[in-house]
Amino acid sequence: PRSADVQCTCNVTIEYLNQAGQATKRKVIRNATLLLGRNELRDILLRVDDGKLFQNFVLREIQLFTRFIRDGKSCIKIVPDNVQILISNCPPDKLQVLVKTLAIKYGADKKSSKQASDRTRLLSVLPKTFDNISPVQLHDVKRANELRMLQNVHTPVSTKAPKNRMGNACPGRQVKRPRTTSSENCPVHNLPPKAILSMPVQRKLSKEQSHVLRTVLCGKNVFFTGSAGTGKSFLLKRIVGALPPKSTYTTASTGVAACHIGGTTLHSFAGIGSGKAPMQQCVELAQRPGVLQHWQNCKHLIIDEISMVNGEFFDKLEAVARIVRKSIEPFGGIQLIVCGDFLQLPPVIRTNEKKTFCFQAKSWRKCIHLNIELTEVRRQTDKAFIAILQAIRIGRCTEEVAAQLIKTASHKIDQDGILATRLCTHKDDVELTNERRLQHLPGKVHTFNASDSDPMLVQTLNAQCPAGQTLELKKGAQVMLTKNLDVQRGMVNGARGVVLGFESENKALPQVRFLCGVTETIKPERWTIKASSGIYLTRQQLPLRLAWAISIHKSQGMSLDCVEISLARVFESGQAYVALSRARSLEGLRVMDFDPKVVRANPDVLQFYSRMKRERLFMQSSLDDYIEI
Ligand SMILES: Nc1ncnc2c1ncn2[C@@H]1O[C@H](COP(=O)(O)OP(=O)(O)OP(=O)(O)O)[C@@H](O)[C@H]1O
Ligand SMILES: [Mg+2]
Repeated sequence: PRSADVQCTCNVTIEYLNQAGQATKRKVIRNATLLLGRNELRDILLRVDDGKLFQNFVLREIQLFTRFIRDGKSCIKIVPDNVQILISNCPPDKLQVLVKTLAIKYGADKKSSKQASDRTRLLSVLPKTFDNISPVQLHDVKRANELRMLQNVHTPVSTKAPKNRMGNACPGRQVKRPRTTSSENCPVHNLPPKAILSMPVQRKLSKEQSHVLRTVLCGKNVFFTGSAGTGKSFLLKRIVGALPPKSTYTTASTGVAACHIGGTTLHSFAGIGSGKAPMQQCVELAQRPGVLQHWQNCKHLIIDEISMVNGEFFDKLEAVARIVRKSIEPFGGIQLIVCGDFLQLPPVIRTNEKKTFCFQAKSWRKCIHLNIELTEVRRQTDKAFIAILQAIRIGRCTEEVAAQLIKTASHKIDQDGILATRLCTHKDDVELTNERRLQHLPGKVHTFNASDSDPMLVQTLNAQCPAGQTLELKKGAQVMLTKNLDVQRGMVNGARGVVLGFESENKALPQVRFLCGVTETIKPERWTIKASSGIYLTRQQLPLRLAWAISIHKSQGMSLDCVEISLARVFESGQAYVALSRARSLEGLRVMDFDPKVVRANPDVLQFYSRMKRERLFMQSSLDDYIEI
């Protein structure tokens, strides 16, 4: 990161503690700026600036609490001064850079010859200075990790969290440097190994993605759209990381889509059920304790997969927002950041219900300031395949396109015992296929039960977590990863593999060979989801699911390595496009029974998109005229 990045704006509470660890004095600063620097003796400094005055803290011996960085919270305890600095409501990506920089620089400084001795400090007559800390270099990371390894052998890890003024443990776990103690007191085999330190690697946003991020950070209400795989959800995650967490609510139309971006469903945020009740009743529902808080705290509402949100529901939300927030502004003044592709799946409705898209909602135009289209497809790289998908998206299936897709029926995409995943139009087909295929495999069933933080809320977890409560596997089972484990090595959400066997130790974890060539023992992972009441639920389970088949509706938003599609029972416009666009390449795709008739784009949506394009061109040309004048 550039040094400008090692700073963030957040709420800060400075607590001065007594010997018993209780706060005797507290100072709360809202919208403080935190900045890392170095003084004239090369000590690391943390500057807390409230806009008028600043205070520098020397970080010579600290404990760092990092568990809730994704929630924008952290805590730095300055041991010799008995002071702790509690950070909250910080944009998570910024906080991560600040905390990691601090952890690495601090780790690398330890016992460094460059560190001033106590004598030098006492005798120093140098004027006091503050220089912004320099970006983390590879050698800092290396040195910090070498010292960490040494400590792994010599020191225990304290798991005690610091106490705040209420005597409650701070929201964090100590993960960084404990003070040195005698190795006799701490048998090496009891020590949890310390994680290797590294700087977060963020993949670069494209020019058009950066433009959207900037527009969002300017406070505009934005709808951004684009074909499947243009990185809409990827960008949404970055937007979430750049906004203050206390007032940002991340949602999506379906549980699966919500999980991709680490949020909840729009319905559970809103708390008005299906929204079909009369207005007064919806308002009462939204004013229930727990729900009202969301509506009042929310300043930025993020919605992914907007194509599946019903327009009438959107209008209801808009009206409820105004009433509950006592505001006459559209959506009660909440900034909307909405994305999706209306040419993918439409809202799921009951029979007799009217289907309306969100862009047909009465309040859509006054709520959305800007429509932006992402045009660069990132999921696929093959230009010919991208062109086929673009044609399918708008319902144009020429003979040539049809011929190309029919040809895929003979594709041999099964490799190394990894079979293609079948995308099904109907849910019952999926369950039946997976159950039957597993049953037919010889060998012992290995059952893995999830460990949930609240077993009473299993249904919520099942609905929002990509990992099921029980997972049954056998040797030879076709599986798919449900979490990004290592993006660099191709171990990403949707990566396909086959179970080679099980470890012989007591947990008998599965060994999986993936299409990307990696073979790995898969260990349980943890998912944290926010329930509608605002509490956090966690599930620990293997990040795997059976992958002989999945439904097209559940596949929306995913990227898949090898897919087989049967489109005979397609029942929605956009459904064939969603299925086909999951594949990363034409070689990884097999369409069993392609019939151009199943390719349908909704005419209203097509009209909406062409109007959007016209308006953009009009705006562009008037801008060009203006520049010429
Ligand atoms: N700037 C980027 N750098 C690297 N990879 C990217 C970038 N943007 C997107 N990707 C990758 O492209 C793929 C598709 O992205 P993503 O799933 O966000 O697309 P999407 O527009 O949400 O698609 P869908 O409409 O199907 O939900 C993902 O594997 C994602 O990691
Ligand atoms: Mg997406």
